[in-house]
Amino acid sequence: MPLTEQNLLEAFSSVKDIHTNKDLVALRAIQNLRIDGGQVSLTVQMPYPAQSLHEGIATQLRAIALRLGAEQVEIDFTLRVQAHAVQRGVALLAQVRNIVAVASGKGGVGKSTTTANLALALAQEGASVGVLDADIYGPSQPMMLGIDGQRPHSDDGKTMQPLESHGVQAMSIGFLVKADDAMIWRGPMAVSALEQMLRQTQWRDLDYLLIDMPPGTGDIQLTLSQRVPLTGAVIVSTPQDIALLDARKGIRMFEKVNVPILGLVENMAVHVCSQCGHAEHIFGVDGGKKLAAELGMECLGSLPLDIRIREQADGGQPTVVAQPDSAVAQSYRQIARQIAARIALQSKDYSSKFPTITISKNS
Ligand SMILES: Nc1ncnc2c1ncn2[C@@H]1O[C@H](COP(=O)(O)OP(=O)(O)OP(=O)(O)O)[C@@H](O)[C@H]1O
Repeated sequence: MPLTEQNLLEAFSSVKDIHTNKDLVALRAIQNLRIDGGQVSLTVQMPYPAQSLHEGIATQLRAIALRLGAEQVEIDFTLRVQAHAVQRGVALLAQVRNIVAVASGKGGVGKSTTTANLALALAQEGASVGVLDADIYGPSQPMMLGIDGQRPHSDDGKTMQPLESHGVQAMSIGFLVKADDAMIWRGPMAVSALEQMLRQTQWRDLDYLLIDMPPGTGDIQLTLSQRVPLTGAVIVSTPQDIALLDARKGIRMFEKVNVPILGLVENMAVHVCSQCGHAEHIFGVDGGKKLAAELGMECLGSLPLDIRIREQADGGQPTVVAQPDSAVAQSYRQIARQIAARIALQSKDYSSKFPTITISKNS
């Protein structure tokens, strides 16, 4: 078979992306394909951040090109994350392409720890990422990201600059009000404060903004999920029966306001003894997977109950940063890629391509 663009593309279509389950040609990932004598060069434009997969993809593409007669193959990678559709009638934020709510039906299941690690994992995979800590009952992102006690800076008295930590932009209700004050806010007040915090932060060109939602499924959570332009939601749950029951409520809440659920993260699924390495299912086996299957959604992955996850998050260096090569960090990155890939498969946002139509009462 001669070395032509068409033959190369045909052969490249055998390379599947493991997270979207589509081949690279169908994903329109192969760009700038050039043949110059025996030299082949191309760019792989990924629709979601997946730096840890680049080497594997390049190896497969290179082998194909060499088999077709190329002598030298040059491959580079780029990332293009697009904005995706949100609830009808909710305006997008100019500087943020996709907002993802990380929610739990119940407190204490590890939602904040998961949010921090997933945000850092997305950044490690190459995305531009922000975290908005909307957990008025216990804002813990400043501590987990190691920026406790700092305050955001404002240039104009109206908007705020996000703080930055480990390459991730962050804003927290904990930076702005005393812990006890936010806790007793009534619903409308909390929603209004959180919405202002979201819209008045000068996010800098984000592919993804993760929102650490207040735990539960009350009025505040429901109104936030209606008013914040969400590409999707991720539910965190422990495999405990009661937590799963609450997760179900969370899922229903997002369904009610037409926010797609991207999947379920099962936290504290297995206890691994730090002394002997013995794994024990203290809350029952595969609860998250069973619930996900029952509700027809994806279980994005499971994380063990591991004392290092707690200690590292408490110390301002979540596991993904503290031990990037550990199995736990790899699980977080795998889940992060899975979330981003699911977003990439959702319908795009076209609202920015249309003019805004204003109807005046006087005409
Ligand atoms: N996989 C894990 N292994 C060990 N400890 C964990 C794990 N996930 C979370 N934790 C710990 O459990 C506690 C609760 O976690 P976290 O604050 O993330 O939960 P949350 O659901 O956000 O809680 P809240 O609803 O109060 O905001 C923290 O001390 C955290 O360090």
